[in-house]
Amino acid sequence: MTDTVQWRTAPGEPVITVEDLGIEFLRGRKRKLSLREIVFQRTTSHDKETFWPLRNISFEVGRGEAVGLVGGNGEGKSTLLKLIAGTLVPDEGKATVREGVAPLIELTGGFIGELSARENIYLAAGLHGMSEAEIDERFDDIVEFAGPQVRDGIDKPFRHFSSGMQIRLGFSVITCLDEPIILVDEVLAVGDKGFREKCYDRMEALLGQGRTLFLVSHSEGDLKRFCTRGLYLRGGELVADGEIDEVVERYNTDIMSQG
Ligand SMILES: Nc1ncnc2c1ncn2[C@@H]1O[C@H](COP(=O)(O)OP(=O)(O)OP(=O)(O)O)[C@@H](O)[C@H]1O
Repeated sequence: MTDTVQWRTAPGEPVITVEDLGIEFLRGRKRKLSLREIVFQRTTSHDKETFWPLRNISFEVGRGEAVGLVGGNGEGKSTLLKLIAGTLVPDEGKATVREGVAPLIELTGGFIGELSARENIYLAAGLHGMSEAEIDERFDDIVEFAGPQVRDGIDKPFRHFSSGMQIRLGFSVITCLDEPIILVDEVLAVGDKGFREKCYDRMEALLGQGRTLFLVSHSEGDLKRFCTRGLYLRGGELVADGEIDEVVERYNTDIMSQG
């Protein structure tokens, strides 16, 4: 894998600065509306009920840091990654991201189901600033890394891919980009063992190039293998920011006591 990353920041300058970040979501309806409510009362108090999955979140990430994001289900990890990737806009505070971001947040990698895998590769890489000639050059590597099932289905609509094939293609494309920041949300769990090993090697190579990694995972092994620093989200707040082993231990203690 060649190192073609182009940096905008100077060494030592933070690549991400998050200041008092918060986002408010509409809570889903708690129950089905009755026919009477639908007919006579078009909006109900349930429609406007909101909550803050994240609030008052502040931290900085330096170039080349590998950060593991931990927290129980629904504690805002994916939401934070989306705020960093810029696919969600905060209601309070801000996230300043000084380098390009390659996100693999949704299982489908943001790919379009109706387009073929081939078309999605050109679209995704093009959106990250690669020219057609550059994509042509990397195309075979991307497909080879994704594996034979993906290669055989390269001209099939992406929506016909199994979830494992989708993740293979998504991970391959995202990690072939030249973006200095990589966001990976719980995708390693989906691939089979052989593919996971390839992903681990690739992540090690990316970190070796000095890229910055944000990893969301419920696997303690993966977090400790790749990350040196941990951020722990609970109840909408950042309750711990420190050395990965300590943060994971604190998280484990909390979840064991909650049951
Ligand atoms: N677009 C949305 N509108 C309303 N609520 C949302 C939206 N997206 C997420 N949520 C809610 O926000 C909260 C945080 O969700 P998020 O997906 O960030 O959690 P998570 O920590 O990544 O969870 P998991 O570990 O289960 O993947 C959850 O309560 C979720 O149901």
